[in-house]
Formats: sequence, structure tokens, C-alpha cells
Amino acid sequence: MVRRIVTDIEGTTTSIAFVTDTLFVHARRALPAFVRTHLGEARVTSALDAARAEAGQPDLSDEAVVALWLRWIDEDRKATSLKAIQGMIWEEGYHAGAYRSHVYPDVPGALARWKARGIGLSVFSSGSVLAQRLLFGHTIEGDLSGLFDGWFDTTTGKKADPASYARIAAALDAPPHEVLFLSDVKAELDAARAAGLLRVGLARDGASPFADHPTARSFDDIVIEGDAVLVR
Ligand SMILES: CSCCC(=O)C(=O)COP(=O)(O)O
Ligand SMILES: [Mg+2]
Repeated sequence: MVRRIVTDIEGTTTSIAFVTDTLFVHARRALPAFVRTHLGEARVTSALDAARAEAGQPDLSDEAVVALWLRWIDEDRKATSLKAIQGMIWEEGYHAGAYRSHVYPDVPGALARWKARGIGLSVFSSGSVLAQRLLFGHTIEGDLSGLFDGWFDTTTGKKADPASYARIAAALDAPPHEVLFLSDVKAELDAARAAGLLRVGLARDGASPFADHPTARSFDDIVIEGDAVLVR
């Protein structure tokens, strides 16, 4: 029986274009001034220190960390410290009404249907838990954040590491074979399978199907019948 669904965000619930062209562009533009303005706040100090640890360079100045973060944005590095500072910047953007997040049109209905059947819904994304809550709280389809009761980011582990999925299943108090993971990235689907989870790959916007994972073009293609997960 599928008791839990855990979904990725970028490329799965939400277009890659929204994340790269809106969120990453805004974070890149706002980052230097944000760090200057909020320097000394515990959460910013902690993100700066985490970046120094991730870089293995404990003596980096604050300005050097900002430069490093900008480079990591350009390289799409999923560094936990970068994701933490991006979440804080996006919070200001969402609250100022600068943007609302994209979700594919099939997402709200499918999530609501699954939840109504008693399936618990969680998120596993490289974006920080703050960024995840903000994204689903400010979508073009309204506030979807209340549909979820579990939020996991890279503080749980890397998305290509099977141990992360074992940890998530344990945190959700569900055996791995009763947890369905949805993602657009093969390495993540491979890792979820290695940990014993069910999985469906999403091939959005004309992407090629996965060779070795069941593939859906939209959440509406996913049919859950007892123990079985079928793709139409
Ligand atoms: C939580 S919104 C921003 C998502 C993000 O920063 C990112 O890098 C996308 O990662 P995902 O694991 O959702 O593909
Ligand atoms: Mg993704």
C-alpha cells in the first residue's frame, strides 16, 4: 500500500524555467545587498560559516563567501549554505509580491486527491525547507503548503544518496516500499530505488522518458491501486 508520497520540486511540480529564470536570477541580483543588510543576524552568520565549512576554507571573508555563492549559483551547485541564504532572499521576494511560484496545472488536483485518500504528502528538494514552504505557499494556483506534512532538504542528505531516502522513510514512520518518490532526475530515482522506495520519473515539457524507471508526463498519469503504482 502506498502510504506516503514524497515529491521533488524543480522539474517535477514546478518548471525548471521558473526556478532558474526567476528564483535564481532574483537570488543572484539580491544576494550581495541582502548579506550586507542582514550581517550579524544569527541565521546569516550560520549560513556564512556553513559555506566556509562546505568550501573547506575557514578563513574566507564575508565578501569572499558572497563571491563564492554567486559562482555556485552560476554552477547550479546544491550547496546547503547557498540554499539557506537563497531561501531568506526569496522570502523577501514572495512577501513583496515580486513573483508567485509556478506549479504545473495537474499538480494541485493530484495532490488533493492523493491526500483525500489518506496518503501523506512530503517534499524532498535541494531548496531549503523555508524555500519549499514559501514556494508552495505562494503558487499561481494559491497556497498549497497545507497539503504537505513533511519537508526534507539537503540537511537530511544528498538527493543522489540512497541513505537520504532511508532516513526520510524512517522519519515518516513508513517502510520504504510504502513510500512513492517522484522526481525528474535519474540519479535521484536510482537512489530512491536503491533504498527500496517506489518511484515514478516525471518527463515534463517534452523530456525523454526514463529507460529504467516508470515515467509519467504529468501527475494525472499516475494511478495508485493498493500496492501497485501504474503509469497510464
Ligand atoms: C524550493 S524552491 C528552489 C529549488 C532549488 O533551489 C533547487 O535547487 C531545485 O532543486 P530540486 O531538488 O527541487 O530539483
Ligand atoms: Mg528536480
